[in-house]
Amino acid sequence: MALVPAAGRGERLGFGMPKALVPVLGEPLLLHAVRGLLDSGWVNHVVVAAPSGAVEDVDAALGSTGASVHVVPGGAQRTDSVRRALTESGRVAPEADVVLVHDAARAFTPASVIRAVVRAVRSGADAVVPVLPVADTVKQVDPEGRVTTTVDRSRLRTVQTPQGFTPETLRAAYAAAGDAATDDAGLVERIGRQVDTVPGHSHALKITTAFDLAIAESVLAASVPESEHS
Ligand SMILES: Nc1ccn([C@@H]2O[C@H](COP(=O)(O)OP(=O)(O)OP(=O)(O)O)[C@@H](O)[C@H]2O)c(=O)n1
Ligand SMILES: C[C@](O)(CO)[C@H](O)COP(=O)(O)O
Repeated sequence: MALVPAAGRGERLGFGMPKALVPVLGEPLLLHAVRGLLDSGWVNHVVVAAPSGAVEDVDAALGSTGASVHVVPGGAQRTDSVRRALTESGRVAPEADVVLVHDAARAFTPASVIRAVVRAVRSGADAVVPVLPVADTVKQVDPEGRVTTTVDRSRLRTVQTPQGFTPETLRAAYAAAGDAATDDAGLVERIGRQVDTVPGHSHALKITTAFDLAIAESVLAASVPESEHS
């Protein structure tokens, strides 16, 4: 079972429409994301959180998947959208043993990453996130932008999606959630549960700006094998 928060406005992408519906190589970004989950072979049900004013458009955009895909209205923050999808998932697939939460904006995540996350949860983890090492030097700055320190990057990781959870873990995290978090695993950390990692992939980049979209389109057009870009 996968939850796909897709209710963002896409302001930084700047297409004047919900990012989920922006066409990439002729198909909405969200359709690429949902098809990627289904084609991994390890996801049978998907609940999408759509922009509240675009539920019908999103439903229509996903019609061609012909699978168990449900659309609910999202909320103001990503956390609100995931919460609504999580509630719906209990109705759609109460028997699910793993819940993935996957950004529509990470539409080109390789199947190998999706499978690795599911496999790790099925092997006993409560929560799993795909991660990449940090390539740049990282500095902390004060409010005026002056460098205060250079951070040791050797133990830092950037975090992608899908993030995988046992249903009980994700429900407990959301039941306890106060302030919104920037990712779902952050809510699991707050309830004191362990979050494990698997290797992420450069193709799982979050399409945030027009530059990211251009990169995704060129990678897709070139169809570079995923093993060459990890
Ligand atoms: N209220 C929100 C905000 C975000 N998202 C989803 O969370 C993911 C990560 O968000 P991001 O990529 O930053 O998308 P936007 O919020 O659309 O970006 P922006 O800030 O540029 O508007 C996206 O799939 C987005 O659709 C969501 O479901 N509900
Ligand atoms: C969930 C996420 O994609 C993990 O990197 C990220 O935290 C989403 O951040 P956003 O600021 O809500 O786009």
